[in-house]
Amino acid sequence: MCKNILIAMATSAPLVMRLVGSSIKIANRAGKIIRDVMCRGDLGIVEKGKDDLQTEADRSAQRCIVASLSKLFPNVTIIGEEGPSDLNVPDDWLITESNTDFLEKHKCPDTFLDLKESDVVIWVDPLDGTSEYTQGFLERVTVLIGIAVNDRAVGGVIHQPYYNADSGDVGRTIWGLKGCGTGGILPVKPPKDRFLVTTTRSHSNGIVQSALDALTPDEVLRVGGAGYKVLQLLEGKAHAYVFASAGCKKWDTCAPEAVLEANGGMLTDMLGRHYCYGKDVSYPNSSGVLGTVAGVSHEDILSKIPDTVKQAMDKP
Ligand SMILES: Nc1ncnc2c1ncn2[C@@H]1O[C@H](COP(=O)(O)O)[C@@H](O)[C@H]1OP(=O)(O)O
Ligand SMILES: [Mg+2]
Ligand SMILES: [Mg+2]
Ligand SMILES: [Mg+2]
Repeated sequence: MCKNILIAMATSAPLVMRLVGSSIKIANRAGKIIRDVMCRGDLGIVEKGKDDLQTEADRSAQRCIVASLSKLFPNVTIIGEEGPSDLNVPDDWLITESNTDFLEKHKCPDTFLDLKESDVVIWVDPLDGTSEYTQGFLERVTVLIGIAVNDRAVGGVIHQPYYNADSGDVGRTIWGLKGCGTGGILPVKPPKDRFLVTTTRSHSNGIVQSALDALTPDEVLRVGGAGYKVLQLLEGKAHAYVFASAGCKKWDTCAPEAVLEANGGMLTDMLGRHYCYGKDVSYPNSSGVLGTVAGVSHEDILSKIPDTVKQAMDKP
């Protein structure tokens, strides 16, 4: 398609399509920033709390994402994990283009045709899996940009900056939009003869373990990162993501929830309730995370979670 038509499409497409198309490009740029910080070698680690680190990569990737999104969409509410950022960024961190392949090949779902910027909240996790990043589990690091409308997670991107790290074509970006589908990945169904669960590597406790035990899985995968665990579901490596604890926050689950649900799965708290993602909600996902891939019954898994575990979850 000729360049002028592509530029026109990038500026005139419906808002939700421009949000997803721009987020794909911006997350890619943030991923490059994350790799560059690692290459330079000085991670600039700050301890925000117990088991809770921040690095220069988290800070810089957030500045790139928030500066780019707020310039393109000035009336959208943007909430980033690392708090208010200095938006005065180098020119090459300001991404103005959109992913034209996405805009060209996909039609805006009717439900979003009248969407206004003021209806949208974007939840940004500039680097999900910070502890894996500092410990060298780089494949598990993701950049998460989640788009919420009317309190619900409806779209988003999960960018994996170290996917295929040994190839010349490092990184991949998975997008999802409710009513439109997913892209950037060819989802694989999990095996029929085994039941596989993915959960936290570094934030476990007795309650987390009793939820896992009650499901009697054939195997438990313990890996860091909310984005990475949802990718494992889409790759057929696990049937369910089970984390019966507080710890994750809205920016950890908004994009993963939207991507998983755009693909026919479901992501809720441990009581089966969807989290709300409006601009005034509290950040913690205090009643845990339960994600299931398309074809796996969310209800069945919920029914096996003991009442003691459900009672231990805080109110959302
Ligand atoms: N107790 C916690 N403190 C801080 N962040 C947490 C905590 N539990 C979970 N998270 C966030 O949720 C993600 C998924 O959790 P887990 O790896 O335990 O499954 C983590 O990578 C981290 O995101 P982030 O790395 O962006 O700070
Ligand atoms: Mg963090
Ligand atoms: Mg996170
Ligand atoms: Mg983070």
